[in-house]
Amino acid sequence: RKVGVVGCPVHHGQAKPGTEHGPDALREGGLIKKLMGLGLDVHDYGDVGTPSHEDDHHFDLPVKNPKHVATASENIAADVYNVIKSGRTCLALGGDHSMAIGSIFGHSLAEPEHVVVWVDAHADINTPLTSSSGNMHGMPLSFLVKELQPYISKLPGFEFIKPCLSAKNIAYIGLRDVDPGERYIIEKLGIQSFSMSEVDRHGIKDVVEKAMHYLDPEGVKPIHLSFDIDALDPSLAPSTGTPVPGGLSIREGNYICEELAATGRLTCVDIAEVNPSLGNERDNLITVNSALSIITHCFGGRRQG
Ligand SMILES: N[C@](CCCC[B-](O)(O)O)(CCN1CCC(O)CC1)C(=O)O
Ligand SMILES: [Mn+2]
Ligand SMILES: [Mn+2]
Ligand SMILES: [Mn+2]
Repeated sequence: RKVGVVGCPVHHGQAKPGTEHGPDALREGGLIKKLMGLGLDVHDYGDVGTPSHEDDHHFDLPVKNPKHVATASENIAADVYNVIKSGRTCLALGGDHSMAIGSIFGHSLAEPEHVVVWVDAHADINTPLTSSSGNMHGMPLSFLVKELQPYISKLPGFEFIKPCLSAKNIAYIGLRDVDPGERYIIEKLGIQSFSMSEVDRHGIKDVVEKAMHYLDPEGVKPIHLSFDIDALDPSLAPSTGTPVPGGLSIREGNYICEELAATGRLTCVDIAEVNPSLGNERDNLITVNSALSIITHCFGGRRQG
């Protein structure tokens, strides 16, 4: 199995500096060695170029740093596309979750039929106009879902994106902090959503089974896993910008990854929102170790050995 690692050191999708250090924190935590220890052929493509922090215009919208996010997204899409086209599974290291604009778009250029499993405390599907924060890490899916395009303000710089997902290609796991506008979109579009309530009610096994049966009943489609570290309980991922109590256990997180890995069709994995600048040294260590556990279970690591 071949893996291509792409660092996406972006932080302008949100307000707390530090997610740009996420990729290096994971590398310094031993990421590459751990992946090689699984017998994988790993190539680290380094970090995508992100534009200097030029003053960004707001185009009279409450969206923050749109040009910066657009340029970074285009660079991420190009690298992710190249990695997947070269026959490697892509591991995209964030960086805030606006990285998924580029990683999902790049993946869709290589594998138009892919589905998305979005593991997150948040739905990340605000449009520029439904967002109360203007932070683009809360909007990535809105730029990618075909059904939402009539409601998306065309932001300069985003012309490269062709909406590449239908609502039926997305399933959420772990939601527990969804904005009113997002809830309306999820219900209106009928997006399959397994919040922490469903995880508690049915258990993680049923949730993963239901999600995969819904997304890909024939078991043939490439899978994009976009894993926001804040899906895990804050006790497991304290160094992240928008922690929400009552998250997934590391067992539940590992289980999701083991099941997706077992399909053999996991083609792109994002790990987003690791912010080493938040919390103390111990918080950083706990967060990086949780992220490394999630990653290794996506790439063949198994708790039964
Ligand atoms: N939905 C939020 C959070 C996005 C989190 C992005 B991530 O990648 O981490 O999943 C939250 C907005 N909301 C603002 C009002 C507050 O009282 C509660 C949070 C937003 O800013 O859009
Ligand atoms: Mn900056
Ligand atoms: Mn989140
Ligand atoms: Mn997110």
